[in-house]
Amino acid sequence: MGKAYCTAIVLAAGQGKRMGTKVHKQYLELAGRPILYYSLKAFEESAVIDEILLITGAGEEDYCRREIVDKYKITKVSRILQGGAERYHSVWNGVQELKEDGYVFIHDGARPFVDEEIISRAFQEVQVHKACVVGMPVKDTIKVADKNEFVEKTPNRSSLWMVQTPQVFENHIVRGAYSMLMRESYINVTDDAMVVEQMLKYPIKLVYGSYENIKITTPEDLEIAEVLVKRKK
Ligand SMILES: Nc1ccn([C@@H]2O[C@H](COP(=O)(O)OP(=O)(O)OP(=O)(O)O)[C@@H](O)[C@H]2O)c(=O)n1
Ligand SMILES: C[C@](O)(CO)[C@H](O)COP(=O)(O)O
Repeated sequence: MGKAYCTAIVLAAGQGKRMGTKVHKQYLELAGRPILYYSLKAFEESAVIDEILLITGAGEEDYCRREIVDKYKITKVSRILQGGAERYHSVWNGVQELKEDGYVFIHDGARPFVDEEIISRAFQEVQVHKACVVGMPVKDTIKVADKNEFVEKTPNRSSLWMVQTPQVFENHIVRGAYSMLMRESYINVTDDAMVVEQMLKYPIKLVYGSYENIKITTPEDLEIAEVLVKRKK
């Protein structure tokens, strides 16, 4: 039997408020190319990924098509779709376009350092577990704050992971979970796995990503990315 069909949903419809730049952060240059280019390129070159759905902000479609997809020949991009107000709205807009069968890799376009090793590891795991997320064990001690910013509790660090993307699922699992969310949407959604966890009570397998698979969120992250991108040349 041939390889299962794999779609990457690449999210680039955010406003980058925490970056504080006029240009939305996913379009800021990193070593001469837009940050968004790097994850698109990784999925374009991946032996695992068959199709890319690119989710962008209103009015950004033409720029993405001209200045990134066509310019850098990202041929797997089948459609450029408009995102929504929150990240989960953008994911929903992509999830609705998935084929009936196969797997979906939901990825933040603000994470330029996804690579074939991470993609392949996630693909191996999702074929067994049907739902997995990439991440890494935390390095700092994490504390839960109460409403007055006093320490409420200190979870055991040995069981804590900092979750990244891609977040990878069988299409029908994530579509079903998001359909429920969009009907109820009473949870504070910050990643896709929690939608599957909370809507379907479905177990999510943790998969090793990389400490380099950072999300570019604030200006310091861009400085770190400038160092990391030199390593990859
Ligand atoms: N409505 C949204 C919000 C976010 N994203 C995307 O989801 C990824 C992770 O989101 P985040 O890092 O929070 O990006 P922003 O929402 O742009 O950042 P901020 O919260 O600082 O505005 C990014 O690639 C972002 O473009 C999206 O597609 N649609
Ligand atoms: C999905 C995510 O990248 C996992 O760490 C993160 O939750 C996205 O958060 P953001 O505030 O939308 O960047």
